[in-house]
Amino acid sequence: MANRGMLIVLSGPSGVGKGTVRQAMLKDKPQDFKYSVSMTTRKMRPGEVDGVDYFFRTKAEFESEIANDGMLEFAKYVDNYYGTPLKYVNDTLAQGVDVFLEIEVNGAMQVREKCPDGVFIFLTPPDLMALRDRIVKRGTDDEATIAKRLNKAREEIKMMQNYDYAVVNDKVDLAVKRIEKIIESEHLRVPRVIDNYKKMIGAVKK
Ligand SMILES: Nc1ncnc2c1ncn2[C@@H]1O[C@H](COP(=O)(O)OP(=O)(O)OP(=O)(O)O)[C@@H](O)[C@H]1O
Ligand SMILES: Nc1nc2c(ncn2[C@@H]2O[C@H](COP(=O)(O)O)[C@@H](O)[C@H]2O)c(=O)[nH]1
Repeated sequence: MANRGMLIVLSGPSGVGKGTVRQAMLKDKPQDFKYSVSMTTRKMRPGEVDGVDYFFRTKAEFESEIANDGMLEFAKYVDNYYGTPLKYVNDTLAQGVDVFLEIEVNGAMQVREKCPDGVFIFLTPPDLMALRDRIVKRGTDDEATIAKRLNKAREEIKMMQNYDYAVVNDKVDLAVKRIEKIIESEHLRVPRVIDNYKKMIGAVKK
């Protein structure tokens, strides 16, 4: 049986660069982990693809998934639901493959409760002006939404204390290297390694 994969959770304010960093990591080392595509009720942005960027669903469809225990976690963020489908995460971890979640802070805390052995990383902007600049330049949100997202960002940054690591995204390539180092070290943590040896020893005994 394969060793169980590791759950990696990346949070951080909207626009800090989570998606950009994750895509750069996958480009660098495509075999290292699988990205868990989230479900959302928000409108599709130009260029986004259903099933790749998100599973875009109606509110009723999303609520039915919740009622059927289909979500690992979910949260409301700026008037929409966002959540992680449970089955993909479970199946992928069981195959021994690491899974990468890119989710906001309330959802991350639900995952922390359910999967305390996950690795929780908070991506921070160099400062709030840089964050605003990135959201504006991305060009996906109107002024009102940008204001809501920046307000949320202040609350979210306070939640950093609940994470294992804080990584500043000043430059994408540097942030990528920092996160890759964290993941590499986490794989070497004794409790994780011991778990795998226990399985090996158990298998020999039989
Ligand atoms: N280190 C960086 N320096 C400058 N710009 C950056 C950096 N990282 C990302 N960006 C830019 O910031 C914008 C927001 O990035 P991205 O969409 O990856 O953020 P996000 O955290 O995934 O946002 P959301 O949570 O809203 O999905 C993009 O236009 C991206 O190119
Ligand atoms: N709790 C969850 N949060 C999620 C999930 N997928 C994305 N997100 C976060 O929502 C905000 C807004 O995203 P946007 O695509 O509308 O800009 C951002 O912080 C995402 O990280 C999820 O499955 N669960």
